[in-house]
Amino acid sequence: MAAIKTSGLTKTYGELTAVDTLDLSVEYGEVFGFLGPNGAGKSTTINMLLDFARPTAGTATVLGYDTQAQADAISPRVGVLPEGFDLYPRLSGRRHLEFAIETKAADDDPDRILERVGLSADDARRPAGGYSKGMRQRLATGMALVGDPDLLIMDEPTSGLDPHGIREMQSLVRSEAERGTTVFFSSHILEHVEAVCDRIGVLNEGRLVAVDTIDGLRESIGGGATMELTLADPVGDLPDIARSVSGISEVSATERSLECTITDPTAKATVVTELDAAGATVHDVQIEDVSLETLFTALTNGGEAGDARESPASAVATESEVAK
Ligand SMILES: Nc1ncnc2c1ncn2[C@@H]1O[C@H](COP(=O)(O)OP(=O)(O)OP(=O)(O)O)[C@@H](O)[C@H]1O
Repeated sequence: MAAIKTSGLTKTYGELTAVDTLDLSVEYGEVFGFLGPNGAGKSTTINMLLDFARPTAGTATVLGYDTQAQADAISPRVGVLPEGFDLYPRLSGRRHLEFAIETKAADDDPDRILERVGLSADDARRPAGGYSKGMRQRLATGMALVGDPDLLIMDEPTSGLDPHGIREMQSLVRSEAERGTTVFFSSHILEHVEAVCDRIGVLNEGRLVAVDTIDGLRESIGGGATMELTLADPVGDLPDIARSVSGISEVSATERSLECTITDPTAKATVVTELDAAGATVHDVQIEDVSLETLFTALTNGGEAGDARESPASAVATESEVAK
């Protein structure tokens, strides 16, 4: 049974179809990245999974329970890091955690949770109103971990974190997964998804346009990785030998190097073996995969909204773009 399963899940707001006949299945124990440009429908999907929004059509189950009919069975087993959560400015971070523990009737040790999310005891004593964005994010993540949930739903969990905080968040997500927690991780920042997720689903304009591992997606859009081989001696007739290898679409040569475009990943080993058999000495091999940016531009048409929805100002972005 899947931890999350949706069938034909649809949400319309007037003329706008925010989520369009979504069929999605997330397995138990998986870290699943839910990726898409701004306005793709990620938060709307999460809201329907949590019964914060009612579907216009279709159904969804979370941990085997129907999201509409059995929402009360779902909420105690799910930890949620919502986008744009509210904190009580005058309450300390620690009090927030204690409150979450009481509300869930859990028996967590607040200090252990603070440590897991990287908030110091001093920080935890301060009113949350004075927290930086990253500290707020850590506290909200800690609150989501209360009660040792079977499923963690995180909407843009790296939002507001500095690079160190992002790495900590990624390792926290992985360690939760190792404890057996299923993690549903929504993001529009490609690198954050790649670093933690087993599989990703790409949502664009409310529709699921791909579900696969990142490697699988790279292959499905035609591979296109390049491989540069540095040779000990002049290339001679080696370009022709490389061209004859199945899975290599193009070969260009300089005096002592070959650059091959790979359409089948298995060609990488074959070409090295073939060159070696022809008497060549390969000094170095460098492989460059299709960039994540290329991948997601291909999947989301650059994030351009093709319908009447308010145009998202930013498409799916790479981290470097976000930093600009
Ligand atoms: N309550 C609402 N009323 C009307 N339109 C809505 C409502 N909630 C969402 N929408 C619209 O539905 C579409 C999907 O929005 P949603 O917030 O789900 O996208 P998202 O992928 O989470 O985007 P982001 O990455 O910017 O958070 C957008 O066009 C949004 O304006």
